[in-house]
Amino acid sequence: MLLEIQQVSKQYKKDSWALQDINLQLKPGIVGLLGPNGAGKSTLMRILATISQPSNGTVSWNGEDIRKKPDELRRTLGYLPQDFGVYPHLNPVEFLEYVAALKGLDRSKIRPRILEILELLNLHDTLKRPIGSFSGGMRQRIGIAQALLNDPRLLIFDEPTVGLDPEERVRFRSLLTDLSGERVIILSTHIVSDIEATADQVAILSKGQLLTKSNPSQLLHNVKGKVWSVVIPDHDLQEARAKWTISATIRREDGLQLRIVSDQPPLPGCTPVSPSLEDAYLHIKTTQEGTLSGSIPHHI
Ligand SMILES: Nc1ncnc2c1ncn2[C@@H]1O[C@H](COP(=O)(O)OP(=O)(O)OP(=O)(O)O)[C@@H](O)[C@H]1O
Repeated sequence: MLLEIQQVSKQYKKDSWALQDINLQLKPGIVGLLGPNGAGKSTLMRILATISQPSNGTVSWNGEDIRKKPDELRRTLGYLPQDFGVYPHLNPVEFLEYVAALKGLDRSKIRPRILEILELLNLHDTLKRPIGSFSGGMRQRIGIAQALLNDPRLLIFDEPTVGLDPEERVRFRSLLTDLSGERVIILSTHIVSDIEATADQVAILSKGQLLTKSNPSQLLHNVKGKVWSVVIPDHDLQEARAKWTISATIRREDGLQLRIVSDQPPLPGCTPVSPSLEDAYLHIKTTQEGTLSGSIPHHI
């Protein structure tokens, strides 16, 4: 099972590239796609889900170009888009039956699968309620449920934890781990902790370009010895923000405790602390964003 993204670029408007020259090879496992708003995550997800087409480059699934043979991939794809919509008057079973029909799944076999997935997502108590009466988190779980209907080998989740409360979040993470194995799972988010707990690979996108693809322990290793804690007076915050990459600020009685990502000790009296994935992400973003070209992809 292999998803190959080769020199993929996407241009929505003249002189502006939402994606530039993305190259990625994804094997079974969970890859977290991390990046700030506007980095190009959803654009990439939509291309992989065959909803949109790249301006340049190719994507292949098990060696087949998905533009030429989209159905090969669609049969085995589960996709939760960022703007997932539901029919509010349908109950979960009716809605999932409707999605199953759109996916061309065998109607006679689908009911047990729907009930199994609703149980898995802790929605089994809501079978008769219209989805319109659901909380944001419950709706999001319906979105996750529809992505799982066809037991997909390629699962694409665009911001899946939006609207989930902390308990639902934890449940979703363990569901992801249960689902991993013989599947390629792509999880797009700008919340680092979402992927810290699940992903075995992390790809970082910024301004349409891939900054890195690595495993979390390598990312942590790269930032080892570069994260510091220091307490400063409240009024120095603005200056500190301008000078340093700050990954956390905590108000204390004696001032503000900052967590600073810096190759050198930023201030006298600072103490080294062990890095988190969030620190590693900020370090890569700040050190590499400055080197991004902002130009058109080089192969054009
Ligand atoms: N349909 C569109 N038409 C024009 N520009 C678009 C379109 N969709 C996205 N863009 C632009 O492409 C760039 C990448 O957007 P995209 O939505 O892929 O980023 P993202 O990383 O998913 O961000 P977010 O986390 O905010 O959803 C942005 O500059 C965005 O404004």
